[in-house]
Amino acid sequence: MSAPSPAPIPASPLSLRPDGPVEIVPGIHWIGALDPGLRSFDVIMKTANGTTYNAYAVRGTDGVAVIDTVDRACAAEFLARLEAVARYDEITVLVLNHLEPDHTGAVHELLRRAPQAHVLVSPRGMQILRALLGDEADRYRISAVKTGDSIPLGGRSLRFFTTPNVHWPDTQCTWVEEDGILFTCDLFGSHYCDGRLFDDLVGDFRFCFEYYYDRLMRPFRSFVAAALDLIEPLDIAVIAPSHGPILRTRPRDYLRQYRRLTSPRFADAAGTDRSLLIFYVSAHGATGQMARAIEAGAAEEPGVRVSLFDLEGGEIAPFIDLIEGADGIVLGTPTINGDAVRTIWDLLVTLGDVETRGKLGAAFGSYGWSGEAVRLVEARLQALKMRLPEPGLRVKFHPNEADLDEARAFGVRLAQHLTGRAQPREIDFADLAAR
Ligand SMILES: Cc1cc2nc3c(=O)[nH]c(=O)nc-3n(C[C@H](O)[C@H](O)[C@H](O)COP(=O)(O)O)c2cc1C
Repeated sequence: MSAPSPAPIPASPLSLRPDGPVEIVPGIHWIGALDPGLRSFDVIMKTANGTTYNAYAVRGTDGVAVIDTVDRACAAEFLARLEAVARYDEITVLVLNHLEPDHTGAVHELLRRAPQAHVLVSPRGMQILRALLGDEADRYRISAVKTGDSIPLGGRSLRFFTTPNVHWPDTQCTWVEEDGILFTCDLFGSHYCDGRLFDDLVGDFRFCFEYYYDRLMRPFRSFVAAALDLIEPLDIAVIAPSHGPILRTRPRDYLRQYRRLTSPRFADAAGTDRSLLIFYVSAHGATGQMARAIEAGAAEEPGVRVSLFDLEGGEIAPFIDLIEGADGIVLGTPTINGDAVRTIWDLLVTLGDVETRGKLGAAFGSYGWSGEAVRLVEARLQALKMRLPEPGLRVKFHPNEADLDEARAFGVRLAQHLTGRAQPREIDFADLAAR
């Protein structure tokens, strides 16, 4: 990597761009970078007004801690801001809350200039950091920190909270108790670029905050909820994320907003009924007949609320909230040209946007001769780490009375797997593949 030299921060079309570091409280500065031109992030998100890469410098009487860096393209901007608040030989600690490239693009260069810095990452971050630094890793002092660990800076200390899988395995938060500032990395982030930085000064970024949660955090809902459990007891004055506005106005509101977002929108309020969703597509009605028989069977089980949807009559996006709150998802598709139909694949792809791990899954469908679709759907459900307690149900062409009885019994058993009245059994996928 060629060494970016610290250069004056280039002139920007954004009149609101800060020239240097921005003080959050005396001794703690934002030293990140602005990227107003970014329009697509991580392939999975669009951004209408760019993003910021937020990095921070925390000064104590015994040294300076740098928290995260920036994207490699912005390394010079970051180093220039850092140099305005600290000398390299004052840096005693480099905390990397998350090792994705947009936060570690200046790590090599910073460590070359401040080789004495003690690099602190989460236990899961160690492996990623070693991969990032390669042979250079042995030159530096690197340690893993976990919840409860803290490191003094003199007059201030850094405390760590391991908050894995929000959205990478390595994620953690860093807490400066003396100032009530929580550095949350991607948690509470937004892709919103406004050089005024603070939530009370920037434009209206509420859409970006929720959109960011939706695209990045939602597939890890239960991990986000576990992270909230850890940080909610803190007396937080400022939430300092790694993208977008720094949140200093009623920070508890943002915690509450995340709580709301992590709570399934259509979860059963009373918590009594288990929700089973059946989605199907049917060209000639055979898979539809099976779907209705499965629905009727499942509806016999008390305590299970069964809903049936013909996907030909609906778009997929509106179902996503329902799916997030459901306990079981059953998919029906005929085999067409050796495959499941596209609409079902679209739904299967969309399932990756929410947390499906551990939900009940099952597949069924009519076929004519080869019948691959059910097995393909099951493989995808399994890859989503769903629980498949029943082998999929297939019927050749239109179901007869016996087939419909079997479909009905299939529905009963699926519902009983939700209420706990059926014995769980493991599917032999090798056997399924041979079908
Ligand atoms: C265009 C087309 C392609 C098909 N390709 C296959 C196939 O590759 N393998 C198979 O087992 N059946 C195939 N079938 C047969 C259907 O799976 C069968 O007719 C089934 O009963 C349709 O179910 P449905 O009424 O729910 O649409 C095909 C049917 C059509 C119309």
